[in-house]
Amino acid sequence: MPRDPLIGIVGKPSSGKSTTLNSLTDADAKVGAFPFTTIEPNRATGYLQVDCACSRFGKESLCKPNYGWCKNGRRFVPIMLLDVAGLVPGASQGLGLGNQFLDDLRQSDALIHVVDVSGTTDSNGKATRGYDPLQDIEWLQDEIRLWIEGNLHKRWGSIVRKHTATKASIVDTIQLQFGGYGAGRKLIDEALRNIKDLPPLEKWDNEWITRVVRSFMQVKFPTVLALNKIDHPDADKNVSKIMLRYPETKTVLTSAITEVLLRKLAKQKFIQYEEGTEFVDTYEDLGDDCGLKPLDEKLAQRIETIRDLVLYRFGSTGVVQVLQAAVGVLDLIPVYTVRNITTFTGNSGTNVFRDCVLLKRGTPVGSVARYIMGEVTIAVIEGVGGKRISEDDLIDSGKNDILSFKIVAQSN
Ligand SMILES: Nc1nc2c(ncn2[C@@H]2O[C@H](COP(=O)(O)OP(=O)(O)OP(=O)(O)O)[C@@H](O)[C@H]2O)c(=O)[nH]1
Repeated sequence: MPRDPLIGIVGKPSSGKSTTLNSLTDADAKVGAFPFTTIEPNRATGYLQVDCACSRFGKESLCKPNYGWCKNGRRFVPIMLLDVAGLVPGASQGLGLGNQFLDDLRQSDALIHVVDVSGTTDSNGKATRGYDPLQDIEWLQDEIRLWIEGNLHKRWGSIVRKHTATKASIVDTIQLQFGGYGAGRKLIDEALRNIKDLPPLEKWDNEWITRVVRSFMQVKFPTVLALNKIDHPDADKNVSKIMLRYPETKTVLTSAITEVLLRKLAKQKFIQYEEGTEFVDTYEDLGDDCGLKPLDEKLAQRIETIRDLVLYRFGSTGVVQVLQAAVGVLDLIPVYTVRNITTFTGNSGTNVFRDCVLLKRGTPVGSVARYIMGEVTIAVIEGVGGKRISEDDLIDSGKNDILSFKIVAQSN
């Protein structure tokens, strides 16, 4: 049974990891508790914004999720985030917090790498000017790779001997080695298939091992770059450099500090702010009955600067989008399970689409049932319009993503 997705936030000290995490997890008072089994100090619930199924049927006013919330058809789905602290150059050799970060890392399904593009902090997070953040992307990937490679090299002789003696397949042998990183057979098979002309395992030299590890990292730790501190004047040139160097990597421009400030001002009723957008309104914009407090001159100037430097230039602070991008690289989509496929309600009451889970596009509908309910015998699966759906049908956005399961009752 797959577990709930977990997004790891990585980056050097002072790149803005905590600020990014805070800006994503500062939940609304309406939010219900989320049933994650273990809540650890470095984990927090973020909220992914999606278009809710209720908006497809004009049922926005009846939508009341069990977890997260829905506002005018825009749903905020809880998702677990993990602050992976302690990644510094040399961490795989024990520097900084040493290998502690690696345990966090292995639990992550995708990574958000927060990169300080202002160039005002060096690779260890110390204040400087004109630092080239391209280096951070390189050393961070290298640290992860060296950690995995180091573990392989330690045992390589016996790995090859056993592989040859048991005539095992490469996938089986590598799965035995990479299983500890939380990688299943399918994922390892994909990583190996992505490598051209892969020779038999006993012929792998250091270069081939590096290639295998790189390919494994791409599927096990798909990464989104959060190019943070875009509000800084030196950010522009660094952003262009990174985008040119990594055209294939998903990048999102962020100003986490601006998001934290806007959410705080909204809570204090100084502004109206729609998270993830460029729209900020003040008392001066909306007039007497808006319920906002008037701004003093200093605060008004601050909002103007935020609009000019971040919101109007980049369209948003980017943090909402960075979470969407991380979920996007995992190809997760929201799937809604309902009791009543005609009204979309749960057991009782009139509220619709109470339950929503994030699952990989292309998951068979039968696996969705088992993911939610455990090992059960399914009598019937229905989709929109009461249409019968087979266990082998696959979920996709807008297709087989609203489901009702009828279970065979257990005897005794
Ligand atoms: N200008 C600017 N500063 C930011 C931004 N995000 C974070 N900062 C500042 O950068 C500094 C470091 O931010 P943190 O969020 O503590 O960084 P961190 O990566 O969690 O650092 P460690 O806890 O040391 O690992 C703080 O002074 C933040 O206020 C941003 O978007 N723009």
